Amino acid sequence: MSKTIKIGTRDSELALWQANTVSKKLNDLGYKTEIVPVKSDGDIILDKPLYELGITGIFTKTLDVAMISGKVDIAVHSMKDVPTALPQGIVQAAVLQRANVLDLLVHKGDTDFLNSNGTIATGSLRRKAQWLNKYPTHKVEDLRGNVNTRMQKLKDNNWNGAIFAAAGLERINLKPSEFINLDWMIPAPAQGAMLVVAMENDNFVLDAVAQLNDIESEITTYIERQFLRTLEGGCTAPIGAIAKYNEHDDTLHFKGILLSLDGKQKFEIEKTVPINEWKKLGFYAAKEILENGGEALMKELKEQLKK
Ligand SMILES: NCc1[nH]cc(CCC(=O)O)c1CC(=O)O
Repeated sequence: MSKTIKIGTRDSELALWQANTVSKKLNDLGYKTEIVPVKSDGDIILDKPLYELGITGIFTKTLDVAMISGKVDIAVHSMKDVPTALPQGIVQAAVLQRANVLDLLVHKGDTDFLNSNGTIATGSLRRKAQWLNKYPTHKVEDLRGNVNTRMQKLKDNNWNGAIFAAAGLERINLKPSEFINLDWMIPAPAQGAMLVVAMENDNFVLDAVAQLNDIESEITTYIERQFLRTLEGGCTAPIGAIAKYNEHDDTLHFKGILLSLDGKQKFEIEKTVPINEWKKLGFYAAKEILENGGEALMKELKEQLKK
């Protein structure tokens, strides 16, 4: 127990909250820790929509490098920001118990626009496509930056609202009184989950961190990321997925969605299976979409998003 576990994190308030949470849990188990904040390119380049940066993993790459070069022992991420393929040598060490998975719309007190014309803001292709699918007459403006920056930009602009992950706002006490739970919107794969990654040969650290793993969160995020991985092949597309375990009948309920950028085309899938079928659920759900028109849409999306 002598080694101090160095915890790499982005330096946003949310990322630091998440790293501190992992740090405290490790301290409670008797491990010594040290937080090492690292700036990531995703935080520095604020003027371009995320998808124009053309790669997934822009938030996690800097921390991967810090870990491979030995500056940190583990990294704490919002799991939805982590590409489905981890770099060589880096492994998933723990998925912490998942928080609120939903997206929510923060508004300014007046929700009449939901029944007419409105403008909302989001930088996420997934949120934009689902919003336009439901509200085809609305406008969607681009909104980038960390949670605090985005909340400030909402105040500074005359948009009717902006979409956030509930988990992010709740963690840093930024959830305002004026919001609507978007329970119809399918969240990002692994939304609301925190992931700890480590080096695959670092047994001391892997044993320590494994004690933070929540098996139900590990399984549901595995299913959602398998769905994403089977559909995407490396590009950022409007894809949502949510798996839920039902303890009453020992089943898994899965919903997945793939849309065109303008939200006009939508492929949805919903499945309930016994728990012992978890391993391939995401794969089969994605295959079903691909075989029923999703493959052509994915090809189109790859062309549109290629930069
Ligand atoms: N893309 C940024 C990001 N990455 C993780 C969270 C919040 C925590 C989570 O969703 O797990 C957020 C903020 C948001 O989407 O509003």
